[in-house]
Amino acid sequence: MSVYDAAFVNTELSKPTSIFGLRLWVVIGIFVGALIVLALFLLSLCLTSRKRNRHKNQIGFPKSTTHHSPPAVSKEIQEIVHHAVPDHHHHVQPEIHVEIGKLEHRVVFSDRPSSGESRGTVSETASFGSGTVGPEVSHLGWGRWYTLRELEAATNGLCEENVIGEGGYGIVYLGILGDGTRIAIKNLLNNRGQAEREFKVEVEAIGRVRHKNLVRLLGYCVEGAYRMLVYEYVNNGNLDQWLHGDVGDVSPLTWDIRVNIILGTAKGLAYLHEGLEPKVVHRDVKSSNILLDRQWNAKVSDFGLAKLLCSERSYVTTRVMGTFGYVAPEYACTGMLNEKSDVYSFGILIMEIISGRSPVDYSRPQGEVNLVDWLKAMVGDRKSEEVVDPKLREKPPSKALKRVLLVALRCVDPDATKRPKMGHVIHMLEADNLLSHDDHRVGKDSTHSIQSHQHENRAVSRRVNNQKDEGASSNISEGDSDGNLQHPSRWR
Ligand SMILES: Nc1ncnc2c1ncn2[C@@H]1O[C@H](COP(=O)(O)OP(=O)(O)OP(=O)(O)O)[C@@H](O)[C@H]1O
Repeated sequence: MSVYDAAFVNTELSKPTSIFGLRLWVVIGIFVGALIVLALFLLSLCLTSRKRNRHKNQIGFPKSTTHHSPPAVSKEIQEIVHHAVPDHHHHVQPEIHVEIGKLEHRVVFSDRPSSGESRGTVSETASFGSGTVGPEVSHLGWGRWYTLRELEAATNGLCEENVIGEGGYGIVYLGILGDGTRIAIKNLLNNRGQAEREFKVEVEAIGRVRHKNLVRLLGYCVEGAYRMLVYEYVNNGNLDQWLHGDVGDVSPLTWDIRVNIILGTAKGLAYLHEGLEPKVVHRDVKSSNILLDRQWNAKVSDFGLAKLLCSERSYVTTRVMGTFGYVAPEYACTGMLNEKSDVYSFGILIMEIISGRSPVDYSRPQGEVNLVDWLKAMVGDRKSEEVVDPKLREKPPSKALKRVLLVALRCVDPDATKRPKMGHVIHMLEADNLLSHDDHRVGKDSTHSIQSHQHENRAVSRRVNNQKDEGASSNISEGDSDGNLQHPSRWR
C-alpha cells in the first residue's frame, strides 16, 4: 500500500459516524468484538449440550449394590464398556471391554491400573520374602499374581494332606501363607481341554466381584504349565456335605439356618445377575457349590462355568454344562442360556435344602426319584408338611414353609419367562420373617394365622396346578388374590 493510500484509509477511519459521533474505526472495533463474544457464546452452548447428551447415553450402572432396587440396564448394548464402577471398597476399577457376537465373549482388560488395590498388594508382596522374584501385582489390576513357589510353600508342596476337595476341573488345596492367612487353591488340570478356558473365564468373571455371599478370588498363578486360582478359604465345608453327609439323626442345619442359607445364596446370585454389568450367569448352582463358614453364612463358589452375558440377551451355547438334576429344561434342550437357568437351579436347591433330598435319587421308590416331581405331587396333595427333612429337630412354622415352597415352585416354572428374577426372589423371601422364632410370638392373633395359613395353602396349590397345566397360557401369579403375598408390586 502506498503512503497516499494509507493516509486515505487513516482519514476515512478517523471520520466521525452518526453513532454517538464515534469514529469509524471504533465502531468497527466494537462490531468485531461483539462478533467474537457471540461466537464464543455459541461455541460454549454447543459444547454443553453435547456433554449432556453423552451423559444421557451412558450405560446405567447400579446406584447401589442393594438388591431391593435392581439397576436399570440398557438393552441395546453392543459393546459394553465397564467404566470405573466403584466396588464395595470404592476402588476405581479398570475397564473391561466385552466383544459380543463371538462364541466366547472375549474380555479385554485395559491396563489402566486400579488405584487402591494395586498399592495394597504391592506392600503385601514386599512382606513376602521368598527371596526370588516375589508375587506381583496382577496386570489385570486386581488381586495378586502368586508364584508357584509361594503356593507350593503354602501347601507343603501341593501335598495330599492339604487336599480339601476335587471338582471336574481340578484339585482344591488348603494353603497357609507366610502371614498365617488360609487360602483355597484350585489347581486346574491342564490335561483337560477345558482347563485353560476355565481359568480365563473364572479369572475374568469373578476377579473383580466382591460380595459377602460370593467366594472371593484373591489371585492366581500362571507359571509353566500351572494354572491355579487362589480363593479366600471358607472354613465349614459345603452345603452338600451338611445335607447329605453323615450328620447323625438330627441335622445341625436348623430351619433358621436353612432359611439364611437360602437367602444368602439368593443375594449372591442376585448380585451376579443384577448388580454387575455385564451380568454373570453362574451355570452350576448346586449344593456342593455353596460353601459355609462357621456362622453358617452361605458363599457361592465355583464360577468356572460362568459366562459373561450382555444384559437382556440370551446366550446360546453348544455345550450344555451344569450338574444333572439342577439344569433348567430349556437350557438342557436348546442350550439357551440366561440368568433364568440359574433361577431354576436355585429353585431345585431350595427344594433340596427343605427336604434334605438330592435332586435325583435312584435309591428312592419310583415316583420319588425326581425331587421336583415328588415335591409338586406332595404339595398338590396338600402334604407340604411331609416334604420337610426328617432330620430337622423342630419343624418349621407352616406359613414360613409354604412361603419358601411357593418361591421354589415359582423358580422351577417350566416357562423360563415366568420365573422370578433373583432380586424378586429376595423380596418374596424377605416379605415376611420366615425364621421359626417369629412364629412363636406371644399373643399372635390366631384368626389371622388361620386365614393366612389358608391363603398360603391356596397360593401353593394354585402354583402347582398352574404348572401341571402344561398348555396353560394363563398368567396367574400369586399376586392375584391373596393379600400381601400376592401383590407383585411389593416384589419389584
Ligand atoms: N474357597 C474354598 N474354601 C474352602 N473349600 C473350598 C473352596 N473352594 C472349593 N472348596 C472345596 O473343594 C471342593 C471342590 O470344589 P470345586 O469347585 O473344584 O468342585 P465342585 O464344585 O465340588 O465340583 P465341579 O467343579 O465338578 O462342579 C468343594 O466342594 C469344597 O468343598
